[in-house]
Amino acid sequence: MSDLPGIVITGASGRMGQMLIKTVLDSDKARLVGVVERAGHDWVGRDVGEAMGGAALGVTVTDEPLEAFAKAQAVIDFTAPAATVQFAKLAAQARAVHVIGTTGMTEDDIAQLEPCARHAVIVRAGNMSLGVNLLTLLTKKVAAALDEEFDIEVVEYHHRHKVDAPSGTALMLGEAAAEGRGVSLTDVADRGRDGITGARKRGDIGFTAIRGGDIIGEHDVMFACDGEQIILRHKATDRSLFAKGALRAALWGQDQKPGEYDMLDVLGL
Ligand SMILES: NC(=O)C1=CN([C@@H]2O[C@H](COP(=O)(O)OP(=O)(O)OC[C@H]3O[C@@H](n4cnc5c(N)ncnc54)[C@H](OP(=O)(O)O)[C@@H]3O)[C@@H](O)[C@H]2O)C=CC1
Ligand SMILES: O=C(O)C1=N[C@H](C(=O)O)C[C@H](O)C1
Repeated sequence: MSDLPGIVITGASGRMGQMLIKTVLDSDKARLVGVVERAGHDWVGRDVGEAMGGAALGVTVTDEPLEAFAKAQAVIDFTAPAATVQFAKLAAQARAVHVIGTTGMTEDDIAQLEPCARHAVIVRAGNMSLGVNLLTLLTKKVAAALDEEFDIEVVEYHHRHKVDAPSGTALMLGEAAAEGRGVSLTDVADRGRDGITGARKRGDIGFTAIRGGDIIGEHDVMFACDGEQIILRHKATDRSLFAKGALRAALWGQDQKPGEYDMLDVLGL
């Protein structure tokens, strides 16, 4: 039996679930010890390698998360808010590191993570890439350097299947911009323009969500004033970027005390 950290992937059949499984299998720093799907899913009870259309891997898809988490050192979870809140409670019970990539969580969902983080490490980020996390720091810096003559707009572009808006990344960038300006994002966010909206309010941070085709994830932060615009941009061209970041977080979490962390902690930025 290898002593590499054992990883469980939830939402195994999803776009990120399958990418995460491949990433763990390709890694020489971790081993795949379980995969979870929801009860009634046709992958449950099948070998995950075969379910993904390849050779058997000796790991059976289960709909019993606690049983799977109990055998693991970390759970990597890119699913949906309701599922993630439940998984957090079970990961805490199993004392497994819980890496959360799920976006679209409400404040109430996030508040429910707090008691779980007293027992286990939680690493949560709306984007697990180095580039985006660096971009949050640049955004904060630029926002701090410019006054409200510059309107801040966050534009995000994603594939047609994405169910939440603004994206988790757009909200991270909006938070960074608000922090740079020394304001609360809740007070200045303008998240949905339609109809006779009136003129733009000075100091607002606007969000626009584009959905189409197979766009993996692109984000612009625009600072626009009369006569000039500055645009900071990140473009993801491969989902494996997020999976590699999540696995890095799962391994980093092995040496941390229980608590809530983000990718800036993991990356040391
Ligand atoms: N932080 C980051 O870096 C990134 C975050 N994401 C986020 O990850 C999440 C997943 O994205 P993606 O893989 O594209 O989405 P998919 O829809 O492809 O996959 C979601 C998976 O979660 C499962 N799931 C949903 N609800 C539940 C539930 N209640 N119980 C158990 N399983 C559930 C789905 O199962 P079923 O098919 O049966 O519904 C599916 O397998 C999104 O929130 C997305 O924004 C994505 C990329 C990067
Ligand atoms: O749903 C996606 O695909 C993505 N979601 C994350 C987000 O909401 O920001 C990260 C990435 O952009 C892909």
